[in-house]
Amino acid sequence: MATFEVLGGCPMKGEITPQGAKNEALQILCAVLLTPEKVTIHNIPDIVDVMQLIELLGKMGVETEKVGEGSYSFRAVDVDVDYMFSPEFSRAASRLRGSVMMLGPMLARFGRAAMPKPGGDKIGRRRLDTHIIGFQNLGARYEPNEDNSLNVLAAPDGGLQGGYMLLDEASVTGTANIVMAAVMARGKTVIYNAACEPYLQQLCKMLVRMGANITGIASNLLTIEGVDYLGGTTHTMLPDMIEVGSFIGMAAMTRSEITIKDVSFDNLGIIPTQFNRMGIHFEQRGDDIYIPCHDNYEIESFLDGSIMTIADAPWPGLTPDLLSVFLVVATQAKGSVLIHQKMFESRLFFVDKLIDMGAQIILCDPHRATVIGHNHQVQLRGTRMTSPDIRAGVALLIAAMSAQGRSVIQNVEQIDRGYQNIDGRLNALGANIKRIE
Ligand SMILES: CC(=O)N[C@H]1[C@@H](OP(=O)(O)OP(=O)(O)OC[C@H]2O[C@@H](n3ccc(=O)[nH]c3=O)[C@H](O)[C@@H]2O)O[C@H](CO)[C@@H](O)[C@@H]1O
Ligand SMILES: C=C(OP(=O)(O)O)C(=O)O
Repeated sequence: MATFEVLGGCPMKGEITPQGAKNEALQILCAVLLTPEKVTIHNIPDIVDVMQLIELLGKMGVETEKVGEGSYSFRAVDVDVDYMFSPEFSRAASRLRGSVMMLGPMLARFGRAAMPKPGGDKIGRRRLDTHIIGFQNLGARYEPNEDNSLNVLAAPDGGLQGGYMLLDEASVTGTANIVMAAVMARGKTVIYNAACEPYLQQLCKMLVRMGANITGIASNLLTIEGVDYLGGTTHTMLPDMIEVGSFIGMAAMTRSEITIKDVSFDNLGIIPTQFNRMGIHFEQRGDDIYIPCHDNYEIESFLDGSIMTIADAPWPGLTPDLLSVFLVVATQAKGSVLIHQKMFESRLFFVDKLIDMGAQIILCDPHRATVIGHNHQVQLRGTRMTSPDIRAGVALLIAAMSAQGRSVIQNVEQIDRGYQNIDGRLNALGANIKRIE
């Protein structure tokens, strides 16, 4: 088990560049299965989940070649469809969530596909209904195996057929999966209540460059006219907005002065405003964000004077992946906030550790926590903890970096799933994080 030893109280100074976006990479990599032609992708983050997906593509017969730092070329000429039905595939695919998005392209191009229950963060129920019902709306047959351990899908004779669908929820991976299935279906597909985060916009734009016909990109109403064939392309991943948000929170809480380079500000949506409402202010300098040292920051109240709520919502609402960061940052703010994690029911339990460290938090129920900030009057105390998921892991790292004394964070494999060389990059700015096992 990998472990970090963190010495708190070391403010950072300097510049940091966000990695390519994890959740975009997972969609884009699955899309290479849609064409036998070469697809070259730049700004691929070197993180565990993404590398596992590239390895999985290789095992399926996709030729993969590293062509530069963070750049790979792919050619899906001889794809071994049967491999998807093997126990070896199941073992590898169930290690990450993103593998689920192989279903759509495989169904579109080869007419059949299989997937075990995907992995990813254990943060509550993560059902696949939206994906499967979407495929069924395109005429696919859904045949789970006897013990329900494998989701098997088959296209009808003549291939998938476009249709209208209103998604039961704006699932991110579900929308990506259905879009990738529909681009080569016969006729027109209309997807209403589609997720529309920048990652999905990036996927759709890439598919259009490959020859797909998609309108409504960036909205929740996508219209797709099926085409017979998609060709190769080149694509560059956006910077990871969750990393950008994590660095903003980290800087404020540790009283650091940092510049986050090339953030693609226009694609950050409501994230900057939400930090502003926490009393964290920064300057946009071109496409960089400069965060001055914050002696303190005060959470705004709502206009009627009531306590602010920070809640997640489908894009363009606030991503759930940053709520753990907002929560930990609030522990040293002036004022109080209610953190409401609406989407996932097991993502707030890490607050026990923050309470052990001296934070004032009331876990109201699995979805809601009230945080009463210390306004830096009381420092958190270093402690020993375990990272339960990627984002809680980073929240604990932020807590440890701001705390008095030494902390130990175990299971940092969870953090490594989503953050590239996080210890090395933060140490370069003055943090004190040692990887000890
Ligand atoms: C690999 C990847 O891209 N993972 C992201 C993706 O996961 P993923 O695509 O798995 O998440 P979904 O968008 O399907 O749903 C997430 C959860 O939110 C609930 N839900 C979803 C939509 C909705 O309108 N209402 C609602 O309550 C779902 O029931 C589910 O419990 O999107 C999540 C939501 O942004 C992020 O946390 C994950 O980091
Ligand atoms: C929940 C996340 O990832 P995944 O969907 O891959 O588990 C995340 O990135 O915060």
